[in-house]
Amino acid sequence: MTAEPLELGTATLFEASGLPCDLDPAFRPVWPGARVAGRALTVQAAEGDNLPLHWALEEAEPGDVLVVDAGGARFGYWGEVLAVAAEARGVAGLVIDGGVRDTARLRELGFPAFGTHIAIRGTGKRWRGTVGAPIVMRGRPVRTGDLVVADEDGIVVLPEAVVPGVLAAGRERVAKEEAFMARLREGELTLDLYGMRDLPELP
Ligand SMILES: O=C([O-])CC(=O)C(=O)O
Ligand SMILES: [Mg+2]
Repeated sequence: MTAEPLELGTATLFEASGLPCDLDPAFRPVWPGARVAGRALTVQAAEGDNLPLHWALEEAEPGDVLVVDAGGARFGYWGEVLAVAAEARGVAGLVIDGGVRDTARLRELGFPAFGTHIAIRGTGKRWRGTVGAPIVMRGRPVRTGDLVVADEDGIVVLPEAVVPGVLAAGRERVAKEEAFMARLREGELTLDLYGMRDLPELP
């Protein structure tokens, strides 16, 4: 269920979906090569407070990706300790609109984390937040149970119901591009393959 989306990659999944399923490009992997796919478990946190992340680890199922709205605040909401706890419970990764720290250790652990900042400033533990309720990540709604796929190009979030169709369309797209690339290697031009020579000029 998660190998194929990773193999197709976020750019292909986005194009194949025909949906506004991409998260803001401000979300970046905190170490090069990080990638993850899994069921979203949504978390809402307050500015500078990571208590809901600790609660989320109790709720999480193996294979879940924590998707956290922390309002983009520049705090280190997540680091080595939480990653070790997450790995022990089979949590597959993290996407947070906020900061992450201990990034060298996360890379060594191989724990895939995506955030909008790397930040060393620690958090308080005063507001329990929500775990599992729908959230909005920089304008994109995310529900627990959605498929989240994150790689070096970006992040897509797909409602469960559309996943089989998007995977099928993604496979078709890859096959078509592979056929095109075989012809490009023979010297043909994208202008001809994509039929772009006779495009009408802007009036
Ligand atoms: O402790 C925290 O709140 C965040 C962190 O650095 C870790 O999990 O290692
Ligand atoms: Mg730490």
